[in-house]
Amino acid sequence: MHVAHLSLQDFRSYATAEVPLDAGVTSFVGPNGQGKTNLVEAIGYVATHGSHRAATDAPLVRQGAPRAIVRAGVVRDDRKALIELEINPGKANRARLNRSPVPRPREILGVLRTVLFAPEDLSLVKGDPGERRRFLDELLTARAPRFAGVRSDYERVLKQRNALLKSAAAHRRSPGPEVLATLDVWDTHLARAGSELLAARLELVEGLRPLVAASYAELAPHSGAADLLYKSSLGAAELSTDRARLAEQLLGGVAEARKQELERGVSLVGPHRDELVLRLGDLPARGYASHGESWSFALALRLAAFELLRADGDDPVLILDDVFAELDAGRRARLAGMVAPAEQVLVTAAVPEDVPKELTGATYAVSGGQVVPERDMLG
Ligand SMILES: Nc1ncnc2c1ncn2[C@@H]1O[C@H](COP(=O)(O)OP(=O)(O)OP(=O)(O)O)[C@@H](O)[C@H]1O
Repeated sequence: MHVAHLSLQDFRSYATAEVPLDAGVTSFVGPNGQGKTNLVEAIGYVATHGSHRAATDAPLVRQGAPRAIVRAGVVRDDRKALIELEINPGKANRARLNRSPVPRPREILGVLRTVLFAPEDLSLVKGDPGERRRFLDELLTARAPRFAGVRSDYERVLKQRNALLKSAAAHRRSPGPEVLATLDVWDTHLARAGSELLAARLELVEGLRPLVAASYAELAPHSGAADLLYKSSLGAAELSTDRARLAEQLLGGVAEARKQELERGVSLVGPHRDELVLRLGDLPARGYASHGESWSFALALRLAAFELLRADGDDPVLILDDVFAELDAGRRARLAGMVAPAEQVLVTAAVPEDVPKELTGATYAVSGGQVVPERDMLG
């Protein structure tokens, strides 16, 4: 698939922008702070309903404007779709598909699929476990949009259960039978929603492992082998992807942890406490990998995500935001060679020399709020 048109209204620094796009490579080149990332962030937002660099929607709306609107024309197998998202910070966002309103924006997740790699992705390797859980869960949602619902169900259960545990912990006395009965109910909900998430993550990690190893070996041929290990809060228990069995194991796990949970006032067992361990050779990448190795690992994770989505039947749009300046010449050329065949690749760079020559295509100059095709600048 590819994006054939991007239109912005009050998004980030843009009052308005109209950017026609084609399949193949498009580079956005311009000095720092001119709005290159803002453009690709908008495309990522249409695909995921989130930003890769802001935890909330407020910064996405141009300062002083009440809302932002992002429109993307998407072409998939010669069929066109128009996605429109109205971003209303603090209120519900609204979405339209082919000019018809949809009841909930999440119903159009999956119409556009992107894989975005940006400097922030270094935190996939160096950051907290939450970053890696989010990577897995976002990929699950990109592959099967119904996971947006599974994730929000789990979050809701967790929030309610934590509220109950917190208030029980605050009372400092043994909780009465009513509290314990309510907790039993939340345990069941946690096991049900958690087992679905856990089973999907385990399956996903198995799918990712060979792809990450292959991408990493290609990017960094002189480094150790990259591997992934899913570490569950259930400890050393053998885990399969059988949901019913996982639900039983989660129920057993929370039963065992109940005393501690009541003391600490927080849920200690479940997929929200799991970790995706990244390994390089015999060592964990976090805390051991060099800066360059960490970059290559983060890239390998994104490239593996791209391959997995592609294997589902369609190339996602590949976005490389400010990536090449960080890589040495060898890694640059290898990465460029790996991504060049994708249906659409969008690249941002501060100077034209940062776009590898293997990635020839259209170029836009981005400066002072203007996005101008290069041929117009020359002419
Ligand atoms: N909500 C907003 N309202 C107005 N301006 C904004 C908003 N959010 C960001 N900006 C402005 O957008 C600019 C940053 O744009 P962007 O991150 O796209 O730059 P860039 O061209 O990718 O730069 P770099 O090469 O440094 O990565 C900054 O000048 C910032 O002040």
